Amino acid sequence: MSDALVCVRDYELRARQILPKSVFDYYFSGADEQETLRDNVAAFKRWCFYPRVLRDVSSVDLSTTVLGQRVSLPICVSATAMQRMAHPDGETATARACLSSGTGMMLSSWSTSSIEEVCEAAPGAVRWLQLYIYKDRGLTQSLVRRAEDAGYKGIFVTVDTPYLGRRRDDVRNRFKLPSHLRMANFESPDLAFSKKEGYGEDSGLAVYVTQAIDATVRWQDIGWLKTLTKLPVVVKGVLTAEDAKEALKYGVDGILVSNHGARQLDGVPATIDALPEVVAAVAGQVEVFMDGGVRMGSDVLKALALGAKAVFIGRPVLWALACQGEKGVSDVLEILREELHLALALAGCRSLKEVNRSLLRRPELISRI
Ligand SMILES: Cc1cc2nc3c(=O)[nH]c(=O)nc-3n(C[C@H](O)[C@H](O)[C@H](O)COP(=O)(O)O)c2cc1C
Ligand SMILES: CCCCCCC(=O)C(=O)O
Repeated sequence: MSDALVCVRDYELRARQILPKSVFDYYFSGADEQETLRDNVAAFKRWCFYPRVLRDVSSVDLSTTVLGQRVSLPICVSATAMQRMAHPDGETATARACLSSGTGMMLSSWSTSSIEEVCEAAPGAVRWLQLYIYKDRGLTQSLVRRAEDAGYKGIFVTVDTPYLGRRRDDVRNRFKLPSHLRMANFESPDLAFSKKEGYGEDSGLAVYVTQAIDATVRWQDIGWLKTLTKLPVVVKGVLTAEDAKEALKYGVDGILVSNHGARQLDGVPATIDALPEVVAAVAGQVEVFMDGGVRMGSDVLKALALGAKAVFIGRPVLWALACQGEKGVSDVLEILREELHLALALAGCRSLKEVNRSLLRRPELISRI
């Protein structure tokens, strides 16, 4: 059998063979029983296409804009921490691949390449910074300033992580950042394993998050963040119409429907299922994006049909980096581009403007009507 890498799943299987077990487990894991982890992928299959035919699809345009920036396809890269565990070039390889594919990259503030290194590696690329609100507001503000100075085009503030979700394999593996790597945007924190209050042990990451991240954060703090910068601010981690409406009240420029790759509260809906109610609540006032479980071009088409302006991918980039560094990430983006192009043509759409809700139905819901 050929060992060619032809789809995202091939990269995942290869990455599992290549990466040290504790690193693969950290990247792969969801929280607790991983119910939502499975559902993020499975939920896409519950939506069926109802394609149109005979529409001259000899030419298909995949380009769009994200927060005012032109991208050649509606698939951008989400923030994933510590990419140098997957490949020595880490986030700089991802940035170069995004630049050559004409798409945007969200850099985790817990990256192993700094805000400035990523800028130097791919000048001119569309980059956004993912931000947490730290107990230390001076630190939070300095990250925003550094992103502005380095030409980043927006801030994605993660709102689903007052504490880190419990990923059991990280506890079992006593996971920690390998000693030759550092959190490049900060003085390296001590990520040692710690004894938990009350029972057992906790991953060094979870302990660090508890120490550093401000669990008192409220919607007013998004208002504060908006006063710090003229860059667009997107809230990352909204799953309900109620929170989408709060976000609008505080003047956000976009909403990323996300459950953090199912790594925070287990038992929340798959993001593709949460997307329609957020899109309805937002009613076109700001751009809505989604991430979680996107593994194929047809998944992207489903998300766009349900109202996402673009999707973001997390783990597929880590698998690609592990397999082939920058080339791997470029190839995965090209595979997804080709799959999306074909899906659009087979659905009878010549551009993203022609994609709408009428393309999709839920057969099990229809049969009950
Ligand atoms: C290994 C890993 C690290 C992540 N690190 C961050 C992070 O630093 N900040 C953040 O906001 N989200 C983080 N996320 C969540 C992603 O930004 C994204 O929401 C998620 O991976 C999308 O799901 P997918 O992996 O199924 O594509 C991480 C996810 C993974 C898998
Ligand atoms: C000390 C850094 C904690 C990294 C956690 C990154 C993250 O969000 C994740 O899901 O993992």
